[in-house]
Amino acid sequence: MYFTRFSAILGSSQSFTPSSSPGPKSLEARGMEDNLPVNVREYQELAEKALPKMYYDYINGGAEDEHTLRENIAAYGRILLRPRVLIDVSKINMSTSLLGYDMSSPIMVAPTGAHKLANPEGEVATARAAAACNTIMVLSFASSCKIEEVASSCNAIRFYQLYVYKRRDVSATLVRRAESLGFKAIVLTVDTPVLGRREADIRNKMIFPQPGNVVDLMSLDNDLGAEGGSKLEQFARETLDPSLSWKDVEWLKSITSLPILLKGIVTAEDARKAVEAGAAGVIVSNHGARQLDYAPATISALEEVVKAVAGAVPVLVDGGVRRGTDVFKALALGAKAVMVGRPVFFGLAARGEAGARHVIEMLKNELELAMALCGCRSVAEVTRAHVLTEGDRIRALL
Ligand SMILES: Cc1cc2nc3c(=O)[nH]c(=O)nc-3n(C[C@H](O)[C@H](O)[C@H](O)COP(=O)(O)O)c2cc1C
Ligand SMILES: CCCCC(=O)C(=O)O
Repeated sequence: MYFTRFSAILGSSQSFTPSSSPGPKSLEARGMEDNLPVNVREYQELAEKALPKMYYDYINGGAEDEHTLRENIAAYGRILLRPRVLIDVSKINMSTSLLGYDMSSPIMVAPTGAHKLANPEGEVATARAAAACNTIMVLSFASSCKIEEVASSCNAIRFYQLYVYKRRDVSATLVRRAESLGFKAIVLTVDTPVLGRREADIRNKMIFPQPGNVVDLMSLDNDLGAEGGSKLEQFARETLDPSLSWKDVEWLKSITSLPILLKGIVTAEDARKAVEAGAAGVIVSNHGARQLDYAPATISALEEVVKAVAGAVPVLVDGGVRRGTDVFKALALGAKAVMVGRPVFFGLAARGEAGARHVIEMLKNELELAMALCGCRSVAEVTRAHVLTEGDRIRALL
């Protein structure tokens, strides 16, 4: 259905050129093929046209007044770049590594649930896109596809995102399955003891398909939605364990030998606790502004967390990354890598695997350009001195 709508938008001749075919690929990589989107915003526009409103609103929306949703993006706009010139930038190396795993750039795929809402291939398509870009995908606990399907879809480094359910056995089973299927780390989401209030989903009476992995492991109330409102909210109320606390990090460590990253930290206090608790990494995230409205924009919280962690473990950030310059700013403020959520989802909705891949490639190309124009030849050369934050400007006035 989505493809039909999409061809109506692009014209039937605009099918994706597989990467194996020579000529057109390089044009596409530079976004110069006729009618292909040239930036994330254009992918978002195509996704909005391609998707039923209920699904687009679910993906795009945030919590309550959507203040944090706007801020996640706006705060990047308030950070300026301080380019250095007359540096030989004929060779740019964007590669980096996380927990010992190499990536072609510091741009990873954030865990987002229910990819079949965007494309019938679901997370299998996203995983292939991430693999083609040599980057790490974090597979959502709420994925449409089963974890085994994604694991066998392509050879890639993958992390597994975990929600802790009231039914601990369900969460534990999936952690063990992830471990045996070769996932390299567990990303424990800590900002969702209960679901945020997403008013578009309430208004649309959002129908949330039961995640592929959960269907066989537990029986859920088939009548979800009978009271009206968001079925996702009812699903979350039925499943998520709101008693989740720091001691459960110990529990998780007792059932897996995989490194554990904590996703959803925005304060120095919690960052320090995460390190004390033995986290292998901290992800500065406000869940794409879908949980607590008026939480800080993640790029504004990043430096506080980086300072608190003091190099003990890598710090990642997600939320609002829409440009290569955003990635550059995050690196300058101390992130090891960024994760992108909605942009990849929009690419998937607009053009399936090819779209998800193109979104990651565009962001990579934009990062490469930002690095060249700032005089940075490697990610290690991107420093705090390359950005000017609001805080810097205020301090300069004092
Ligand atoms: C549609 C959607 C579904 C999401 N599902 C999950 C999820 O299952 N688990 C999770 O930890 N985070 C989830 N997130 C949050 C993302 O991992 C990430 O924090 C966020 O999307 C980053 O912001 P961005 O979309 O502006 O890049 C979801 C976000 C979106 C937009
Ligand atoms: C139980 C929540 C599943 C998906 C999710 O995390 C989101 O929509 O933000």
